[in-house]
Amino acid sequence: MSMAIDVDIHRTLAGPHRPFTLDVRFRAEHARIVLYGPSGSGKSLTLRAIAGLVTPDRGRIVVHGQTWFDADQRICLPAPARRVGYLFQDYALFPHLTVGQNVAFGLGAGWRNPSRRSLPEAARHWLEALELDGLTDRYPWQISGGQQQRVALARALAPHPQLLLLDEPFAALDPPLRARMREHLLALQSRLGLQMLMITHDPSDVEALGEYVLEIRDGRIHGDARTSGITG
Ligand SMILES: Nc1ncnc2c1ncn2[C@@H]1O[C@H](COP(=O)(O)OP(=O)(O)OP(=O)(O)O)[C@@H](O)[C@H]1O
Repeated sequence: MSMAIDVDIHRTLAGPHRPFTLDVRFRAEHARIVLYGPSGSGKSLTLRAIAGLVTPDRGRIVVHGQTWFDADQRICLPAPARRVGYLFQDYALFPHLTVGQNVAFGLGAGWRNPSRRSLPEAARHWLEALELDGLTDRYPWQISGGQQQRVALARALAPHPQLLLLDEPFAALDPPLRARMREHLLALQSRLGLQMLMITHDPSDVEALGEYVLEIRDGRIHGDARTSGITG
């Protein structure tokens, strides 16, 4: 199966002072793709467009040979049909659901209101894989930031996404924890053979996880950040 991600999208947004134009074009086939750029450069918009949460004005998005978006052909796959896992910057865990229920929620329709008692087997599997099995009955506010992130990862991975999208996954963690979580994610990614696309403004993320690095500035891609010397 082709691992290629082909993105060519255009979108103009009205801003408070001047309009922001997103004009992003890239093709990547690597397992670990990092989109690196400063705040306000268009990273989140790009990630959301790939996930189907933002609709571009023009262009196409083709992932693994499947057209997810094509303005000319009027194709726009709804977000759930794109089979991506999305890890939000603040993890977006449900505060009224336990750790186990949060992970079960990722499994979709049948588990939208999972009971505390009978977690599906797949949820148990991911709780174990991320070393959360001792925390199943806790609520998000009863666990640490690093543990919350693992719950969010387990929830995103449970439905077997073909692509994992990560929005600044370490920004909310204490600096000492970041290095450990980067290693954890790297190990998980290679064990699962998962393809991921991460957005970040942190050069340490680029160094630790960037197999293929794209730099974005002011809504445009400026080539491979490694070859242009961004990471020193
Ligand atoms: N819904 C929206 N309406 C109007 N402008 C928007 C909208 N969403 C984002 N923008 C603007 O688009 C630009 C890019 O935003 P985006 O969130 O993609 O940046 P980013 O690189 O992810 O930054 P950060 O790291 O701060 O999240 C910003 O100038 C932002 O103000």
